[in-house]
Amino acid sequence: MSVQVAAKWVVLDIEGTLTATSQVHVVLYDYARPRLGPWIDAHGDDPVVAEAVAQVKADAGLAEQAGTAEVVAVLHGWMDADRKASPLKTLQGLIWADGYARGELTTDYFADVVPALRSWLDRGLRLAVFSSGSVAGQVASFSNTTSGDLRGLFSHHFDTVNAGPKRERASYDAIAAGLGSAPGEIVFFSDVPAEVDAAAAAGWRTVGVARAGEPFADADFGSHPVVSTFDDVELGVIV
Ligand SMILES: CSCCC(=O)C(=O)COP(=O)(O)O
Ligand SMILES: [Mg+2]
Repeated sequence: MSVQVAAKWVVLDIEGTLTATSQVHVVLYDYARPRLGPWIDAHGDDPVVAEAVAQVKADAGLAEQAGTAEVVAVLHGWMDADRKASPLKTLQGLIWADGYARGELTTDYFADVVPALRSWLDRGLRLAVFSSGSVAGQVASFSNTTSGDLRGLFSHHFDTVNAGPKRERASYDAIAAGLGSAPGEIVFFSDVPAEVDAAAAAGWRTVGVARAGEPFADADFGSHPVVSTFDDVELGVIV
């Protein structure tokens, strides 16, 4: 059944919405896992890395003088538990950006995604991303895809650092302010019910994405409209 919604802005989750969860949990996590320690040791003078490492130690209750191996053990544990902790996402994003720049990583989207995004843009909608993946990781992931360089499709990128946690209403308030848009003019697509709940609490329009074979395929989205593919979305433009 198709879902009809009108908006000015389309804000998109990545994992489970644009890409298969395996693209993140298998391809990207497996790429980052063995590179975290070497990256931390090679970039200890980078303030972004130093801040992320300090945050990991603080969050995990490690001593300030803890070594890289202890920090990496925490990071691996968070990855195993799929804990979307900001310092982990920061470090992963740096490693992935390097991997995409080297041509060692390529993003593969669900078949309906790129045609839908292009058609929404053609109709006058504007696109933004809100993902737990860091902005650096997001931008890099759009740079080298099976459909080419898609970075130009998106006007804004938001993550847990510049917006906040995805399950909190305040993050969606901050994004609406960043877009300079009324909340009712923004539609958010996500595979996670708690995320669309938070967006709706902020006054956004929402669409749950329950794709076959994905972890949230059978999730209860309550009163949110739900699609299993973007082919089932009819997006109108608010002028
Ligand atoms: C290249 S961005 C990687 C996405 C990521 O790390 C992640 O955790 C995805 O979470 P999302 O909020 O998009 O479901
Ligand atoms: Mg998701």
